[in-house]
Parts: sequence; structure tokens; C-alpha cells
Amino acid sequence: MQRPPKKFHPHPFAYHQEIELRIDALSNLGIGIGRIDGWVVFVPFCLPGELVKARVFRNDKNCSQADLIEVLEAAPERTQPGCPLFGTCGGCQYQHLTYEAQLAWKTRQVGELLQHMAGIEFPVEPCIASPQVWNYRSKITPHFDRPRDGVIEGIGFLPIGRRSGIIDVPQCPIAMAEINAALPRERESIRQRAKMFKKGATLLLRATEGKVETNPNAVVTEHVGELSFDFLAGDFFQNNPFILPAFTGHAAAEACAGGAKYLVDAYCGSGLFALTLAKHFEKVAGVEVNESAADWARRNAETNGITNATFMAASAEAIFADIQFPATETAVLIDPPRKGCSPEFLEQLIAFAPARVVYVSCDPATQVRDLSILQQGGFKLEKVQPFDLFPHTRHLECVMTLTRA
Ligand SMILES: C[S@@+](CC[C@H](N)C(=O)[O-])C[C@H]1O[C@@H](n2cnc3c(N)ncnc32)[C@H](O)[C@@H]1O
Repeated sequence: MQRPPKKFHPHPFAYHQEIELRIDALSNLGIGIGRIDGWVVFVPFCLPGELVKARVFRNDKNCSQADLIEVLEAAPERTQPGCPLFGTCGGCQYQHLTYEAQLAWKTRQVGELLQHMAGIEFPVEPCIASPQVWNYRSKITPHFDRPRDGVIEGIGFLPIGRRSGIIDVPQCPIAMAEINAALPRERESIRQRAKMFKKGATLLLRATEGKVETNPNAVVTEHVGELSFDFLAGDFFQNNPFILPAFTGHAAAEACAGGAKYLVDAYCGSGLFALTLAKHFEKVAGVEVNESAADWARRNAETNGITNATFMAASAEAIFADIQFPATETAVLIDPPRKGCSPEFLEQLIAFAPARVVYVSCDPATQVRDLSILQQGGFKLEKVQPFDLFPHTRHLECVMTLTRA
């Protein structure tokens, strides 16, 4: 048996001890969870219901981590991964699970977060599928590490479960076909210029209108329903365009369900929600901290002939200082970054007390944390609808609708 690393804690398992266990669940990182005599063991690449053989490499305070050696009894939902790098590349976690089962897990995981973090049993709507399951991503950002002796080794993504090292990714089956067509040329061009790089760097490949852009400052155009959005290739824009009509359509239906006449779009980016929802409201006000994105939101309103939307470049909570909309006729849509809303923003949102809040999030854990604060502040949870913007990965977008209790 291999010698354990110096910091290895020898209980309850020896280093590289082989164990057999039944997997009961998936963590929100997509890792299998099983138990031996009540002790939790995490094993990647296995599925609930499976009996597996695993090798322990770490014992933590209240759980152990093990590598998968063999699946002894496979789950019926197990399927052949679509990418030869699945299991080493950190980009995808669920390629070994049928798409239907991925959707079911994402739905269940939101329900469990609500139960465990907020202490509420709430019926989560079934996760809405992406109309395109492969070749859906319109943006990828492969990295490479500092060249060694003028040679770039891997160009790709972090290995699964690691924060350093790069897995070489010549093709990525979740990225759009035009990105995969451009990838060999871009990789070769970087390798030929390797001597220019003193450090590692990140490439950008953004596909819109059938073309691929690699300059983060170039202006690109994405179409959502009848609207078009211009923005900088390196700025944020939802990167699964196939699901955006359904996603924004749901947000629109939820925001105006109670008859609200006014909409505030906080964290509005280049105006995706503000502008796709504008036709349902008398007036719309957006707020976005990134000045360039706020400026694109204004220009996008103009390009699309939308005259009832204004945009402010500021931190989201600034919107409440001079808002003229009557709170009882206003819906506030929130789509913050992964870390969720700031306490100042939530405090002012509660004080403003709009009729409805539609909270869109790419991290249901921080969303549920913020939900608890909003519930204490007098809002009632009405609906929870996950959307699968990221097939084959553990990620999802979740839309929660709240009303004044
Ligand atoms: C998840 S993106 C959503 C953008 C937009 N709703 C969309 O779907 O395209 C989050 C946005 O919040 C912006 N942001 C981050 N912190 C902010 C803050 N404190 N106030 C306002 N906007 C912020 C980011 O620049 C980014 O555009």
C-alpha cells in the first residue's frame, strides 16, 4: 500500500483502504454520497442507488473522501458520457446521468436546499429542460499555465476537484459547434506565440450569429425572441441562448401576474430582463454596477425602439434612493452574481416593500440564504422554478417568486 501523505488522518479508514458502499445521494457539487456505519463518504462519478468500490484518500472531521475504483451495480440512469474527458475535466459533473435524471436531480437539489437551509418544505416545479442539450454554450474561456521553456502545455479547464493544473481540452461538446470549429486554430495560434507569455492566461471564444469572437472588447450581438442585444464579448451575457425565450418568458409571467405596472430590474447587465419584459409594464428602471453594461442596456433599448426603460449605472441598492414607482404596483426582478444580494440591498428592498419579487439566481444556496431574510422581512414564497441553462453540469438557474405576505 502507498505511503500516506504527512497530514493524513488515519481514522476511520487507512490510507488507500478499499471500501464497498451504496451511494444514496448527490451533493450539490455533483459528488456521490454514501455511508459506512453512518460515516459519510464522498465518491465522485457515481450515482444514487449504485454499489461501488472506492479507495479512501482523505479522512476529514466528519466524513471521508474516496476515489471511485469500480461500479459494482450500476444505476438504471447511468449512461455513456458524451466527452472522452469526462471524469478528468472539471467542466461537467453529470454526463454519466441521462438528461431526464439530471433534470430530476436539479429539481430535487433545490427542494433539499430549501428544506435544509431555510427549514421549509416547498413544492419545486420540475426543472425546465434546455431545448439544446449538447453544443449549447455560446462562450468558453479556456486557460493555460505559465509556459515552461517556451512551451504551453494544457489549454483547457481545471481538473475535477482541483484548483490548479490544466486539463488539455481540444474539443468541448457542450460548446457551440462554431466554437469547436475555431478552437484548433486558436489553440495553435497561442502555442506559436508561447514565448510572449510570462504568465498563464485565459482565452475567450464567444459565438454569436454563427461567428466566433476572441477579442473581449469587440461588440457582439445576441438575439432573444424579437429583440437583439449588443454587448462586449468579454462582458456577462447568459451563455445558453436556446433557453432564453422560455427563461425570460417565465420571468415576465411571474413579474406581471399580480397586475404590477412598474418593473425594477436590479443587477440588469445589458438589459436582458428589463428589455424582454418592458412590453408588459408602463415603466421599467434597471440598475447595473458595470458602467459599460449599463450603457449597452441604454443603447439596446434604443436599438429595439423601447422607450419606457431607463438604466442607472450604480450599485443595486442605489435604485431605492429616488424610485418614483408606487411599491404596491411594482415588481422587482433580481439577478445578482453567485454571491447573492448584499445585506444593504435586501434591507432596502424590504423597506421599499414591492408587490412582487422575482429572484433569478445561478446559485440556489445564496438564493435560499437571501430568501430567509426576505421571508423575515414580510415576503411569502409563491413559486420555485429551476431552469437548466447548463446541461451536463451541476449548475442551474432558479427563479423564485415572492409576494407580500
Ligand atoms: C448574473 S449577472 C445578470 C445580468 C443580467 N440580468 C442578465 O441576465 O444578462 C449579474 C450582474 O450583476 C452585476 N452586479 C454585480 N454586483 C452588482 C451590484 N452591487 N449592483 C448592481 N449590479 C451588480 C454584474 O455586473 C452582472 O452584470
